[in-house]
Amino acid sequence: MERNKNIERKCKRFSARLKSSKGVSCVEYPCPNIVLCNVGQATGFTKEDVYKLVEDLKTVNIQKFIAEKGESHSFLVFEDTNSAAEFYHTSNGKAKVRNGTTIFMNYVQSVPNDEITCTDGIPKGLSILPDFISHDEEQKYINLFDWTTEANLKNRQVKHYGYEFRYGSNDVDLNSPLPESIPDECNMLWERLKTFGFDIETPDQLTVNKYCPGQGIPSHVDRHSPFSDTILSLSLGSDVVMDWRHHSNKYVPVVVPSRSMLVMQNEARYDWQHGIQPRTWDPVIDIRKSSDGQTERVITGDTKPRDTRISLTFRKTREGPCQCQFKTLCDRGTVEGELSDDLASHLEELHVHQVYEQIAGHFSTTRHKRWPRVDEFLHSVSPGAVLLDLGAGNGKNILNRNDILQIAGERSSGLLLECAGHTQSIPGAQCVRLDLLHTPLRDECADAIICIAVIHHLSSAARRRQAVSTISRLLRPGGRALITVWAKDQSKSNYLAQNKENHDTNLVTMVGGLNLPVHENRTQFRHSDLLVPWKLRKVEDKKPLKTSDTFLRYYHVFEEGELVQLCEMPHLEIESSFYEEGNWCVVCKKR
Ligand SMILES: O=C(O)CCC(=O)C(=O)O
Ligand SMILES: [Fe+2]
Repeated sequence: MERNKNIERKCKRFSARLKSSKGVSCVEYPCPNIVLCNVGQATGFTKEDVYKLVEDLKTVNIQKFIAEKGESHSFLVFEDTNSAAEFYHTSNGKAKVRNGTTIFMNYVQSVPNDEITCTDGIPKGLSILPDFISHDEEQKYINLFDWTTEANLKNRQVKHYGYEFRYGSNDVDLNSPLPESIPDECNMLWERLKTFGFDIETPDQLTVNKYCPGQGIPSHVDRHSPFSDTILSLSLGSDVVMDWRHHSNKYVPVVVPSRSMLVMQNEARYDWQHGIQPRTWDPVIDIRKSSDGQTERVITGDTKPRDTRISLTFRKTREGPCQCQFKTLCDRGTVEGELSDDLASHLEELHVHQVYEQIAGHFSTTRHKRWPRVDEFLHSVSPGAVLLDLGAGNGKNILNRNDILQIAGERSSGLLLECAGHTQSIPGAQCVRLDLLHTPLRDECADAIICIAVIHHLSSAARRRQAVSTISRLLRPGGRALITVWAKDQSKSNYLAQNKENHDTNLVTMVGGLNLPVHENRTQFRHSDLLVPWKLRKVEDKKPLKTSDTFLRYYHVFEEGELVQLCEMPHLEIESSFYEEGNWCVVCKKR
């Protein structure tokens, strides 16, 4: 009796907490819906755990389990009140989950709607031909490839035939065909496609992807210029949900069944991105008709486990430029003029922030020395001053001085960790996570600021100007700043390798149709906006590099005088400008 009272008290407390912090209304009378108050997605509680709980309750039928992201409560919908009541009486305050937690529950009036309705139509030019091959044929194709080697991409294993697909530039080198062309066993596929009305150019490049459950492929468009109009994907081993996204924000999740042939042409080929989320399961997708007769895809709360999936992506390499009508994702021409803020921040997210997160550890091992003029500036800061290092990286510019307050601000969490390690023994040094364009710091809080090798990662003049204006805002009147950026002219630096030619030729296409050249490291810059490769070497590992270890960082390299011009602002007085080690530098003072 005492025990039941305790349970009741606990449930009441949970009920009040759920009401006040989550708006969930528990009720005192039995109904088909139950909230599990203390287990949910955030506590690692899964659908399998639910089924374990009700395994022995023969008359209990669950309709749905709903666990919202990040929540430590979850919901159960039973077929009827009797089922719910039986579960409640046998399990409330008694049943335990894997980690020993006792579950407490309450009835609830309603549960959150966990269905998502997608009203956008399937991309034009996308065809999925189910049962394109038989089970026997599927097995033969699976056996055609030897998968004894280990995964060679971060998220999956790949093999190439005809031409190697180069992941750095997302293209092929037509001058270096592979010794193995597409296996002859695939020829019957083109014949069979004819019977479905697809008379296509015979593919000459094949990428075989093997995805274990939990693996996927990031959203992308297969580049226009290296490959022609039709791309095929034959699925083996497992169904999967492929997500299709259009730049107008349309989103369509599509089930791609095993043994199907997917044909991508027209809009689907050129104007949509496709990808597969790295998950061990896929949502069950219902296709329904809405009240006005439109087809809708409903992502239900139900899921289905994935098996290992192998896909054969067939492409035909292109001769001549892409002639498509779909400019946004086309890499045929370049975008001229200033980037929009959206596009610029998207570019920086992909080619600055995400890259630094991936390379932080290795990058930090290559950054120790302070440049002489930076050192000189830092030593000139008076005792008692507040010094901000904006974009501090691994903190190499934080001095071992205990007579000033040094604040290292860095956006990359990986670098911030390196920075925290480096500065922990320095009294008066603090690390904070911040974005140069969104600093939460008060106006005029700093006596001195350094911003070393940061502004060249901003991809529009407006954003670079905004960065300098932030520096001006943060300086107190009379305070000084040192700003440095990479110079386009590297002739007076140690950067250039002797006799190395520049081949900045591989254009990488970004979302929005922007083309950027990939720089050949250690050569003179020929472009102002470009992608600079970073070859990631894990410190402990001396294995040869793979193309997947190359990350591309965006840079805007500065012409002579460009930084001075950028710093010409009403409240800034330029004290000096100079060139050091391949960088343009400005020292300015707040008026
Ligand atoms: O696995 C698939 O079906 C798609 C693969 C893909 O999109 C690609 O390799 O470009
Ligand atoms: Fe693709």
